[in-house]
Amino acid sequence: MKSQLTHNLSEILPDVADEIAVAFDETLDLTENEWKCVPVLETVEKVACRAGNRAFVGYPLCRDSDWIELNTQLTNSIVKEGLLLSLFPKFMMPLAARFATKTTDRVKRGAQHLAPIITERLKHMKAYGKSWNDKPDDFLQWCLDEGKETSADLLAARMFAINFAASHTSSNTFAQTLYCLAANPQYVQSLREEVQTTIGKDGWTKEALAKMRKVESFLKELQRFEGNASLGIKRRALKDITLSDGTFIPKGTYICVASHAIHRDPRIYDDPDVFDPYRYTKLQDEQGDDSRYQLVSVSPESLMFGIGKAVCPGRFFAAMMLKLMFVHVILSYDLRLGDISYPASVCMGPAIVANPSAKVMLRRRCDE
Ligand code: HEM
Repeated sequence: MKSQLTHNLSEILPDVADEIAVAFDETLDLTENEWKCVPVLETVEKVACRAGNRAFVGYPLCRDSDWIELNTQLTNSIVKEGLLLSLFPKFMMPLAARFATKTTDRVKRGAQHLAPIITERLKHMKAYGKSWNDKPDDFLQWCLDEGKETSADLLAARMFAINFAASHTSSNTFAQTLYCLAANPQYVQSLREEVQTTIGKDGWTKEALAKMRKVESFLKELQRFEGNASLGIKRRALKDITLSDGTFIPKGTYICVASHAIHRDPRIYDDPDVFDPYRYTKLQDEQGDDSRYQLVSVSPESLMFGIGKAVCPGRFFAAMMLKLMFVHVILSYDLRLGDISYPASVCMGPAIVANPSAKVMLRRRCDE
């Protein structure tokens, strides 16, 4: 996934952008120029899931309502099933998993969607070899090209694994972004200007997205300010370790990092409790170091995508998708909070979840 998805970003960008536009249009179902009260998390979950699946399984499965329902519910279902399973002693888990989880049903349901697509694609591969006109360019095809897995069950499980990693994280971040944008309409004009100028020069390309410094900074600051979890980088020590300050960590210890506290640490960030959308643009201007402040860059101070060996391999795709969704919203809609105050994220254990029930007011953009 790491190499194929990241190396093919330029090729898949037009499809993902198309899916985002159609998915927003169909999900929002706006009437000309009228404000509509929109449930944010529910809307964003559908759009992000469709956009991701355009790159994972391609069109038309990415628009199938049952496939989308399966994948949008995946995170919730797996987390609930995992909690239930954790109540059993370790030796009983394999047996309990058969009754307490719906993994088998889920894979069966997913495989029913994938089986006819796989059969069709294998037929083409047999007839035309490695390439043919309109050959799909998606994660499913890359798996088939590798030739290791062709069974619908195995590939369904693989598609669920990537959806599990991609869907909740992306939609949670983007729901937080929409709340923030609706609460801060004063930033919309300057963001629109940057987007229009860049797209005017470079078109809808990966290079254009890379040049949108305000968009990039807004999204990175949002991740710093809100985030998906208060604790991250969960690891287990495989041997005794003594840190440079003398702290001893015995083999077998589970450790994690207080990432949210680091993102709000005044020794690292000026005014850390203030949302400053252009914080990273300013840092780039001051320090002239482009790459350190990119959305995908990680460092001990910037842990939104983790760090080290297990750093999020989907972050390049995630950054592209977040930017495309953000740009689409900025160019297409006006939005405001309505009568509610800022919908704060909710803490569930270490998870930071975008407000699950808040709505924002949205209408088609009126000033064009
Ligand atoms: C805003 C969106 C996303 C955020 C904030 C995010 C964040 C993270 C974090 C914090 C980790 C753990 C890293 C660590 O332990 O050091 C992770 C792992 C992972 N992410 Fe993401 N992620 C996002 C989107 C995606 C997407 C879109 C994909 C797939 C296309 C993806 C695939 C993965 C995978 C496969 C892992 C496990 C890596 C491993 O264990 O080796 N993520 N992500």
